[in-house]
Amino acid sequence: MFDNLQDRLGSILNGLTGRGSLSDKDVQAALREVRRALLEADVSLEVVRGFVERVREKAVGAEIVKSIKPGQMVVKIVHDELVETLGSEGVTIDLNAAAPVVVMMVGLQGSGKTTTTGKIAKRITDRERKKVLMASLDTQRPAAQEQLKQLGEQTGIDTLPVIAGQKPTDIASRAVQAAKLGGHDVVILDTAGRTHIDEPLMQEMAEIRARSRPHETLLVADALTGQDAVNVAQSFDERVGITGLVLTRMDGDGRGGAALSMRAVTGKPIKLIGVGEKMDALEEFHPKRIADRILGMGDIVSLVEKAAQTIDQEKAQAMADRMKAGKFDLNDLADQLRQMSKMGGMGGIMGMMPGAGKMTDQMAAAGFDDKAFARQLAIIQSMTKHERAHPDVLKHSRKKRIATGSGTTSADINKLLKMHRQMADVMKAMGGKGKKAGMLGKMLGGMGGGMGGMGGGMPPGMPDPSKMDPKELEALQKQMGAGGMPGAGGLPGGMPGGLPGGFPGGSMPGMGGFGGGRGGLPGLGAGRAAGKKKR
Ligand SMILES: Nc1nc2c(ncn2[C@@H]2O[C@H](COP(=O)(O)OP(=O)(O)OP(=O)(O)O)[C@@H](O)[C@H]2O)c(=O)[nH]1
Repeated sequence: MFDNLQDRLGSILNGLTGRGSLSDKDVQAALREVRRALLEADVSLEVVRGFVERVREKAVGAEIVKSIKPGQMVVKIVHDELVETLGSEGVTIDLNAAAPVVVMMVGLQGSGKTTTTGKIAKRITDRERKKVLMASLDTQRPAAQEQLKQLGEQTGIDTLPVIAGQKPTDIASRAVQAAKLGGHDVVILDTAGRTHIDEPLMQEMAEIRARSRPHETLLVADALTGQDAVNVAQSFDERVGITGLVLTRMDGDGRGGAALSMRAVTGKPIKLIGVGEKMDALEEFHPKRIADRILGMGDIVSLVEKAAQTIDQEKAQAMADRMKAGKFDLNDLADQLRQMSKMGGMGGIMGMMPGAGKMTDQMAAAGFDDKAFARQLAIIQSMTKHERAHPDVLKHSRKKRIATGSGTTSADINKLLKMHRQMADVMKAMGGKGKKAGMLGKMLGGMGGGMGGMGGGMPPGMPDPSKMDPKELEALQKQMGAGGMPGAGGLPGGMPGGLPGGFPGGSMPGMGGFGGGRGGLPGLGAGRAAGKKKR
């Protein structure tokens, strides 16, 4: 599968040897190959366009981490985008409804509908211990109803007795009725296929759907289907309304473009994949596995992931060293803001902290949100190199220019500068204290300066460390060392120190101390009790 893409990318990517960040030219060349290979793999043109565009946006300017070749970086970005386009991990059939839960199978003739009906019925019976009834609504193909009956006998699953001459819609009603009477938990309707999509087929599917009210309507599609996959998926989704996809023949040597296309055009999850003719040849869909298969470059992906982790740690260490030396300019602040966005912004960071959910609203109310990060970054990016390293030169006219450049106001810039000054002051105080101040000092630095600045003032109940006497600061540190922080909602004392990238405590504005393993968010109240716990 996708051997071509692997070969093509391999050769073009080996040619990229630049350093620093990916240039537009590097990315263009690689993407030309990605585009060509995806089209050859029968991914629809429309889907390829969108895909390539998204990769381009992510790739141009992406930082190339040390020890990684630019080409490998592109592979990683393409891989991640493939995973995202292919959809969520482990979504499976939803049977959460009143019994009998109706599952309707739709698809073209020969897509593997009947076989998949048997496979799903067996899976539900074996794994969930449910009683299943299968019914064939295929009155088109003479042997279809007989085929399902045999599958039922083979798997020991009930099938609806065949009544010659009955219409598909009537069979559907009878199946639901029979399932109710027979105490079945699930009834699976195997509908008729056609060689291609036509109006009578869609009409019939819509009527069956209206009559049987399925909880799940699964489109069964052959993974070997080419460009037509998009039309099939779109038509079924528009006319019948599908809830998920099942791709059959994933064991074949097809290039799998259909998976990408169908998922992209319908937005519906791929719930299961067929990997053989036997009744147990049905698997859950793992987008990462498929993306690895598509690219055939799983080793590169993990290499890049590992390297990126190391580089984050190195950066964090360098930052910690600068802080120790009392240096913290606007470049450093921008780095911190970037790191935070990388971690998924405020939501992402809060999501990583147990029990922090409640705080998010309070923080948002204090103007401490993802938009604030973006705004602050924009401000710093609108400054010259000199200004970033020497914020003192920022007087009225420069501020005006920066405000225009970043779409903000002078007041926003002042707020940012105030935040930076507070942070830098504490860093300086910390630097003088050397090792003794250590992690706790850094925590205070991050917290006090960051929160105060971002919220436009210190949060209530929290002394401003930048205005504190060094002795007071030390006393406070001791108190924190004993667990619990006065007037401050402590996060659970046992915050793992292992946030991605190994942030040094207090190195993130407003987020001080998470990395240090004793974080406390000041003035937020939510975790007060937990914060008092002795560690
Ligand atoms: N290799 C492989 N073969 C499969 C898979 N799923 C189905 N098949 C085979 O594909 C053929 C067609 O499958 P059916 O289940 O009869 O197809 P259908 O969609 O029900 O066809 P109609 O009833 O005519 O609409 C059979 O020979 C199946 O064994 C799969 O995941 N892998």
